Amino acid sequence: MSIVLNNHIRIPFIGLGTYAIRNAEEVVEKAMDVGYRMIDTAVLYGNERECGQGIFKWLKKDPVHNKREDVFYVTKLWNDQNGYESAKRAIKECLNKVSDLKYIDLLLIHSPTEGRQMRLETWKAMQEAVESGIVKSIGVSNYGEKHIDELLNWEGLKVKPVVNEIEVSPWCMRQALCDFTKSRGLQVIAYAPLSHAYRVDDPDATIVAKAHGVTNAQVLIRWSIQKGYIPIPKTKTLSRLSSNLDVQSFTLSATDMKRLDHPYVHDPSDWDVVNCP
Ligand SMILES: NC(=O)C1=CN([C@@H]2O[C@H](COP(=O)(O)OP(=O)(O)OC[C@H]3O[C@@H](n4cnc5c(N)ncnc54)[C@H](OP(=O)(O)O)[C@@H]3O)[C@@H](O)[C@H]2O)C=CC1
Ligand SMILES: O=C1Nc2ccccc2C1=O
Repeated sequence: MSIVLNNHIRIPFIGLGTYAIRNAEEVVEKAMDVGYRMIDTAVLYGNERECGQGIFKWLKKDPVHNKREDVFYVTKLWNDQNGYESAKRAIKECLNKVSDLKYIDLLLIHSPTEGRQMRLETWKAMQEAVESGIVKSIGVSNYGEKHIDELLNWEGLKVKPVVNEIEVSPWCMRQALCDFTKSRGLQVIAYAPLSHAYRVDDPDATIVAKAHGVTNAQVLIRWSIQKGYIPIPKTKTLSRLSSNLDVQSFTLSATDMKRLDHPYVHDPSDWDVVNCP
């Protein structure tokens, strides 16, 4: 199952997060084997090359059925790569690390922390990468409302952002920002959908999970999908890969969803920079 982005490119309904996965080549290859089609990495994670290798090994082992066009490879430029010249250089490096993949499906600016001028210069380099064909689509991450409108209202805008990757879970719902993101035509990618595991054993999630005969993690991932987001749960545990992906055989009721919602809690699992200047 996939979702169509505003540039008509299809994006899988779920992806694998890869932060802090050291043996990413092995985990990513296995993830592709069990059915993941989107891999989320970043310059920050230091494992882009390994993620690319994992995907490439999967492509090579069955070239008839395993097709490059069915894979969605996502990476992100880190904060110190902002600025026109730095970003241009960084994009080339990103592609060189995964040269077997030929192109990057989605490139994100990791955060808005570097200020207006750096954000827009970075965007200029990113949209040139789309025009040259080495990147298929571009988006933002950790952007708040004002950063999104700054970009959409910029006179230099030629290629629109297709996603905003932000932390969203039942304990960090960001309803206003998610609604705003969608109203501006961007898809929400929900990072840390398992609250970085801090809340995975939550008692309400346990009640819902037991009622459906699934795991707590499956409930949290399903919650994200039913909200209309694309979750990117991370696991380095091979045995968890399949179950985290297997979230299409049950549906959470409106009562379940309400039980899980925590609209008055704001407990991000890591950095929270959506309101930076
Ligand atoms: N753009 C950005 O600024 C950010 C992007 N991200 C992206 O989002 C991804 C996901 O976020 P992340 O912070 O990793 O947190 P997640 O919410 O995905 O939680 C990951 C944690 O949950 C554990 N876990 C996974 N599956 C299960 C399961 N079935 N049962 C119990 N525990 C489980 C993992 O353990 P184990 O691995 O040991 O199985 C790990 O400790 C990142 O990997 C990254 O790709 C994340 C943060 C910021
Ligand atoms: O996955 C991530 N974990 C992080 C922690 C701090 C800053 C960025 C990130 C990520 O992108």
